[in-house]
Amino acid sequence: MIHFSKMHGLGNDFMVIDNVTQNIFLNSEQIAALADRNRGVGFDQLLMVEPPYDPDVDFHYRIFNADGSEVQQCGNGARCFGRFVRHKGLSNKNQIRVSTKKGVIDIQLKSEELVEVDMGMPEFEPQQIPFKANKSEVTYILRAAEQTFLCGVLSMGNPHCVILVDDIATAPVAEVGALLTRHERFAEGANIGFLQIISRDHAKLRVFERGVGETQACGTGACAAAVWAMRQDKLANSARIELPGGSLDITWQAGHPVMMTGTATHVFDGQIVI
Ligand SMILES: N[C@H](CCC[C@H](N)C(=O)O)C(=O)O
Repeated sequence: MIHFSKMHGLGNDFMVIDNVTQNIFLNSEQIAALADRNRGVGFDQLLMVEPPYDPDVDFHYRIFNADGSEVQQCGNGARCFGRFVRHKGLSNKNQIRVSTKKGVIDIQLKSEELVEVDMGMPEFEPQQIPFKANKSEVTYILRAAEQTFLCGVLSMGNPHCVILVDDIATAPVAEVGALLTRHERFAEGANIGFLQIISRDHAKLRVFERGVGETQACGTGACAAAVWAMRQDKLANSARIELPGGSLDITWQAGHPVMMTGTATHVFDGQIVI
């Protein structure tokens, strides 16, 4: 029997498992079966909450995409994680430090509604993303299927490729997202963001997520898109990123971590035998 919570961050939805008081092991096929929206629980990502490996952090958390692949970071998941450990009484803190596959993040429960996450420093070095390039650039040229794309490429712990579009409503998210998410220059794949600048402090974004497809929101995608736009002075260093499922406030300046603030929603608790 697996006890879990169903949660979402702006419609990016999660199955969250407390593996502090439970001892659940799931392989990638079982995760993909649970992710199935017709035959399973249905989710974009599975979040496994575990005891800390390091005495300086409160918890470790593992993130799995709907296809069963384990990934390094999830921004909407981090906010839901913070809400979950309070909801379950696993922590009574308002400031929670958690390690993931790639780094440590700090989560601040700001109010009943809002959660702020220090998402760490963006990574621009191609080898660290990873991305095949001779040197680090603000903008790269990607060629695929006889098309040419100008894009920003960076990591928030997970790889992101961001493309500017004139109209988010008609952006070719499914077609170009599927084309680029497995581009041969991304050794570990990439999340593909489509960004429309509205004003100096407001942009719209849609994200084709690695291992999932288009989601209603992507926290690391919002961070990556905002950082790329701020590097080019297309956005001020504090901006609202509006995704189909809702908005996130992102603050960043060079040499500093990315701060992301938004909601995290508990939907229901459940149990399932697998
Ligand atoms: N699909 C992402 C992981 C989830 C990221 C997203 N849900 C977020 O809120 O950051 C990847 O493969 O790197």
